[in-house]
Amino acid sequence: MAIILGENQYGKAESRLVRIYRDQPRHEIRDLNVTTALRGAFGPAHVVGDQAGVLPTDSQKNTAFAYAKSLGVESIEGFGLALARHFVQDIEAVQGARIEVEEFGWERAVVDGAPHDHTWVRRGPEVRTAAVTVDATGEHVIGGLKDLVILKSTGSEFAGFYRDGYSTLAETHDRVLATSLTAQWRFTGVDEPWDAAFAGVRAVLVREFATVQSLALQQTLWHMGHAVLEAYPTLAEIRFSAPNRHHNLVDLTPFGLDNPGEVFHAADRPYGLIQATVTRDDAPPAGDAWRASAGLA
Ligand SMILES: O=c1[nH]c(=O)c2[nH]c(=O)[nH]c2[nH]1
Repeated sequence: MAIILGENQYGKAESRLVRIYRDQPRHEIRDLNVTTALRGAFGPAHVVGDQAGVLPTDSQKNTAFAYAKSLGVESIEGFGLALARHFVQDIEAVQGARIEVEEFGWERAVVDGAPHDHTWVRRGPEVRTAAVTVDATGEHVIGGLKDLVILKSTGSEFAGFYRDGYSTLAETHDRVLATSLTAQWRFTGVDEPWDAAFAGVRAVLVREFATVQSLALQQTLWHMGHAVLEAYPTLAEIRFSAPNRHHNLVDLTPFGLDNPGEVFHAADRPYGLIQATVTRDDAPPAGDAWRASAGLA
């Protein structure tokens, strides 16, 4: 019997990086949260404390800031690819790099009816995401978003479900449907119009949520994923995690009032959590595309 080192990776988590473009009177801003994780020949660092091959997490963080200056941040997917390729190609011990980037949106402030040149207001809780992996399995790019909070006030049903002795839920053919959506889509290529793809996929997701007569959140997610893959041939698959933000109709009969779908209690917990992947049956292998850096699950 021997005790051996298992899977490991290390990097700098959550470098908050803001890149301002100020070479025009109208400035531009990209506001990021960058996480790097390196994998490779790091056994000696763990087992005997030998740092010879270890690129410090501090240097990884510095690289992200330097690249933001010299390369700029055109898209978070492209930025992640540039960093991942650099670590794998230029640092000897590194065999794989995983770069995860979140982008916080800013909207131009409207001042006296006109968009302002250098003032912005944060745009909701929604975050754009990218996860890039470069290693022996290839180069993989996953785009995405999280915390897209979306609600429809009708066009949603939930009925005909299995009942057992513990079932109390009433069937409904008209309810509020709301979620805080996380979606991640895997590109087959590494040379995509990243920003246009993000805007396009997001628009399809919102359109399908709005227009599909929902029989369940599960069915809505299927339609959203199906429509995205139909519209974007360069996507292999899309994964969803969607908390069902229940809006429970309040019983107003004790007050002599009817309530035809007008007053709800927005419960924050517990929530149904619906998760699904929609994929092409001939999708190229994902390799390490989904191997995350937060936790080693
Ligand atoms: O869209 C839904 N899917 C479910 O699986 C479910 N379960 C539940 O209680 N409400 C809902 N709503």
